[in-house]
Amino acid sequence: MSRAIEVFAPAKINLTLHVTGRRADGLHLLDSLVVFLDAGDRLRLESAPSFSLEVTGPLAAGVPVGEDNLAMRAARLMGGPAVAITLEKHLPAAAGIGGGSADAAALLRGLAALGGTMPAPEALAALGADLPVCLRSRPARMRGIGERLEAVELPEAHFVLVNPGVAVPTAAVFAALESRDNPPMPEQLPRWGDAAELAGWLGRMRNDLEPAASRIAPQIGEALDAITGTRGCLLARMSGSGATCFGLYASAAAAGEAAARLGAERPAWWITPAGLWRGGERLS
Ligand SMILES: C[C@](O)(CO)[C@H](O)COP(=O)(O)OP(=O)(O)OC[C@H]1O[C@@H](n2ccc(N)nc2=O)[C@H](O)[C@@H]1O
Ligand SMILES: Nc1ncnc2c1ncn2[C@@H]1O[C@H](COP(=O)(O)OP(=O)(O)OP(=O)(O)O)[C@@H](O)[C@H]1O
Repeated sequence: MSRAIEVFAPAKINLTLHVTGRRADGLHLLDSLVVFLDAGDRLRLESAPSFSLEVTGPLAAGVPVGEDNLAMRAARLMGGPAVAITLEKHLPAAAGIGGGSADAAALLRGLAALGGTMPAPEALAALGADLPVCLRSRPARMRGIGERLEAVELPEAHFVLVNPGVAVPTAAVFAALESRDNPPMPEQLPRWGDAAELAGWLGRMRNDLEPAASRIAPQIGEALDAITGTRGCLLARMSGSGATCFGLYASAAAAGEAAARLGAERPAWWITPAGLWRGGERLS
């Protein structure tokens, strides 16, 4: 019997991203508060004699269509059951919001639901530092190089994602860092009562990659200024290694209004409102 599953690959954003050191192998130690949004890519997996990949959707241009695609690499790593993969891209690539890692993680969740065996964590590391957190797709504090995860409770919060149309390679941003030994977040994270409290606390935290990424892509500064100027914006910050920036809002209405305003001002930018991703896949 042919089986099919649809899996969602939610966008990842780093509400904070502290770079706290560097390992002997050159990878950076992080302390990051990571959340997932209800904006994302969609994968359809359908039983087939062998693995294949088709990339569709509004942001498919430039995404690798062969063995280099992280979804395909994840499928090869897992080994089976074989499926025809249709990857519908809605998230920009090389944008600091998970992209490829989110797709790979969604592929693994889908194949597991179809009877596949999840590879060991050490094997998964080859798919990227963001893979473990994307596999959970739940709010988390992420430490080490991305492998140490703790669940975090978040209040209701709403976001606008803004990508000013420039791809920023992650490795180039890490390489351009001026300081690699910065303070972590406090050992004990607070319990935030609402979005305003969360934003107040986040304002005292950092994304340590933001200065380096902004030197590489000055459009990041423009995006942050534009977000900061929207009504109801509680915080504006870059996610991951950029160039996508996010605004934090207390309500879906405020985020929706800000996204509409920004879209009218900047028609060439990729802009979307989003809420927190609460999980749930669809089996068919
Ligand atoms: C910046 C973050 O997005 C924060 O969530 C991640 O740390 C990056 O995760 P990712 O995109 O899955 O990155 P990877 O594909 O593993 O790494 C890309 C490159 O970024 C650098 N890199 C990445 C993660 C890390 N902890 N230290 C690093 O120095 C390395 O040069 C690496 O070759
Ligand atoms: N499924 C995929 N979607 C997007 N890019 C992919 C995918 N598979 C491989 N890539 C390649 O990975 C590169 C990095 O893209 P990705 O969207 O993972 O961004 P990122 O900025 O590294 O994300 P983050 O740092 O937040 O994890 C792209 O330039 C692209 O060539």
